[in-house]
Formats: sequence, structure tokens, C-alpha cells
Amino acid sequence: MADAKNKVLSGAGLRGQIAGQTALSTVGKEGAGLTYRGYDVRELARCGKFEEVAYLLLYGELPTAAQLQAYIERLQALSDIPDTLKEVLERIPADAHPMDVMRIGVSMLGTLEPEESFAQQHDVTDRLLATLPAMLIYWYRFSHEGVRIDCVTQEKDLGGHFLALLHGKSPSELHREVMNVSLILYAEHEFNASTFTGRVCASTLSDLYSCVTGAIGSLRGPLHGGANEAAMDLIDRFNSPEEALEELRQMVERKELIMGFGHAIYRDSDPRNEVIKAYAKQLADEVGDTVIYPVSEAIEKFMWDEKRLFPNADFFHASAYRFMGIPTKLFTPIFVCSRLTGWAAHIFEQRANNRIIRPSAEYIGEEQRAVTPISER
Ligand SMILES: CC(=O)SCCNC(=O)CCNC(=O)[C@H](O)C(C)(C)COP(=O)(O)OP(=O)(O)OC[C@H]1O[C@@H](n2cnc3c(N)ncnc32)[C@H](O)[C@@H]1OP(=O)(O)O
Ligand SMILES: O=C([O-])CC(=O)C(=O)O
Repeated sequence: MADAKNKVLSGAGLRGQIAGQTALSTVGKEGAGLTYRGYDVRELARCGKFEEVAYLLLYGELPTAAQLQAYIERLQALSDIPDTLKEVLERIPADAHPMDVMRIGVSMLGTLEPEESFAQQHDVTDRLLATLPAMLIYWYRFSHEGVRIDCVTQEKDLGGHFLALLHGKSPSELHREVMNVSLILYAEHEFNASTFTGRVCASTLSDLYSCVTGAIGSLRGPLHGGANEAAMDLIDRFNSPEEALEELRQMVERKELIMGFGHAIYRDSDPRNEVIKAYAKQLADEVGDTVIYPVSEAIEKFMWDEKRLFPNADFFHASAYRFMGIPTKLFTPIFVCSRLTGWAAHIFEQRANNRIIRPSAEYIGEEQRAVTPISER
């Protein structure tokens, strides 16, 4: 029986329990918002490249200019995917969810290029970071357009690489910048559900591909990373702010969840929202949008006025991605391309000071009893 101090309320989701230590990020610490290894995420988004942030998380410090250049070249050189993986991707149906594709792709690469020892953990992570966009888009364009794309592009950054694979041409500078910032914002977030999944798996001394595959499964759910896709589906239901407000009122009355709002840790705002919202507005102006952005803002105001709930990182990512011509079903896989860095850094951290993660449960079932023979039940 759990003692009073350790008693965990049923349905409390372990909220507020310290489940381990990390030097990677702080979330919702008073006055700090979100920091990666001590740096404010807003500052990183303002003056950094995603590859710098990936390097910071994976290698411990921001790179020098020479280290960054070498890292970018390394990722570019690693970006092609094996033919056997392409064959597997070609067999996945067009109506599969792209998060299935990510899971299968990571799993298959882990079969073809297994992590033989933890000494390879950085190499395995860099390889995954470099190939995740190609895995997704190779499948997407083959299954939807019948095109076998070249998985190597001349783009010098992962955001530009992703868009170039998807659209078959170099993105505009604005789109490249938005993708870069988006990847920075999504990179790391302490003990969120997918990262914790990865750490639990790592604590059994499993291989990195297995940890990442499990983390992808957790990220997919609409209460976590899947909320960017779900938020877009919600916004798409409305042709005007008025229509949205009428329906929202009823949804809230029915106690339905409004996707892209609220957070397990932040109480008043998600520091990533102001950054991506500003880009969503800029992109809305660029494409001359008169529906999606106004509907999104109306939902935001309604949720705050009625429920004191604020948009999390996912809500304005939805419209920003839409304005860049990214299909809705690819939204959560972009989160994977970014969060891989946070997951891997946590896996390294877990491995460096490991004890198998194995909490206890408070038993609330039947008292001990004898088995009734089957003929008497
Ligand atoms: C990158 C990310 O993963 S960010 C999260 C993405 N997920 C979403 O956007 C899904 C929608 N949001 C939610 O489901 C939740 O806010 C979560 C999962 C993010 C956090 O869950 P919790 O920590 O349990 O939320 P919290 O304790 O703050 O909820 C307080 C109350 O607000 C309600 N609430 C929270 N979020 C929402 C929402 N989006 N819509 C409607 N009501 C909500 C809860 O139901 C709860 O109501 P109750 O007191 O009547 O039971
Ligand atoms: O921290 C969380 O619970 C969810 C989140 O915002 C993230 O993983 O980015």
C-alpha cells in the first residue's frame, strides 16, 4: 500500500512528481519560460540555426562557426537513405498515417544499420536526423505522385531540405526561416510524454532506434504532438470567425477538448506560441489569407475569455505549416524531425547515469483469493 507521502491520485498523470534529473531544459521555471541548456528558446529562435540547437543539445555546447559548418556538411553527407529502406517505403499505402511511416522508417533503418554499441550513439542520431525528412517525403511523393525523389538536395539546412524534398524546389527565404524556427521551437521539452517514453526504453539498455520508435508512438497522440494536426482539422471546419465561435461555444459546453490549447506544465502561456504566431501572421499576409488566421485568432480569444486557456506550441504551427503548402498529415512528422534531438539527448543522459525506470503501482484490485475450478465458474 502506498504511504500518504507517495500516494498518487488515480488520473493525476504523475503531475508534479520529480521523475529524474536533466541538464537539458527547463520548462515553466519562474521567469524563464523555456530554456535549452540554459539558453532562452526565444533567443535561440531569434539568432540561431536549427543545426546549432541540435548540436547544443547533442554535443553539450553551441558550436563554433567551424564546428557548425562541419556539422551541416556531415548531415548533408548522411542524408541519402538505403535502397532497401526505399523498397519498404514504396510498399506502405498512400492512406497510411505518416506517423506510421516515421515509425516504420526508423525501425527499418535500425535493422539495416543497427546500433552495435552505445559508442555509436552520436553517429546513429546524426544519421537519423539527416534521413528523417527523406524517409517521410520519399514515401509521400512515391505514394501520392508516383515520383521516386532524389533524397539528397543542395540545401544547407534541414528546414530548407525538408521543403525542397516536398515541393521539388528550393524554398523562399521566409519559408526556410519559418521551418528553421519551427524546428528550434519543437526540439526539446524536458520530461514530456514522448521523451519520457524514450528514457524508459533507454533505461532497459535498449538500442537508440527502439527508444525513438517508442517516442514516435507517444508523440503521435492528439494530446501531445498530434495536436498540431488536430488543431488544423478543427480550424478547417470554419469559414469565418463567427461560425467558429458558435461551434466552439457548444463544444466547450459539451466539455470537448479544443486541440492546441492548454498545457500540462505552463499555466498562463506557452513561450513558443508568441514566436510561431508572429510567423503565422506574416505567412497569412503573404498568401492573402482572410479565413484561417482570423478564425485561429478568434478561437484563441474565445478560449482565453471563456476558459483561461492559451494556445500551446501546436496551435499556430497548424496555420503556419498550411500557409507553406505542407499537407496537414505531415505536421506531426515535422515535430519528429525536430524532437529527435531532444529525445536522443535524453537517451544519452539516461545512459550516462542509468538505473532501470521501474516505479510502483498502488494496488486497488481484489484481495488475494483462490482460483475457482473452471467447471464451477
Ligand atoms: C507540444 C505539446 O504536446 S503541447 C500539448 C498538445 N495537446 C493539446 O493541445 C491537446 C489539448 N489539450 C489538452 O488535452 C490538455 O490541456 C493537456 C493534455 C495538454 C494537458 O492536460 P492536463 O495537464 O490534464 O490539463 P489541466 O490540468 O491544465 O486541465 C485543467 C482543466 O482544463 C481542461 N482543459 C485543458 N485543456 C483543455 C482544452 N484544450 N480544451 C478544453 N478543456 C481543456 C481540462 O479538461 C481540465 O478540466 P477539469 O478541471 O474540468 O477536469
Ligand atoms: O511538455 C509537454 O508535456 C508537451 C510539450 O509541450 C512538448 O513536448 O513540447
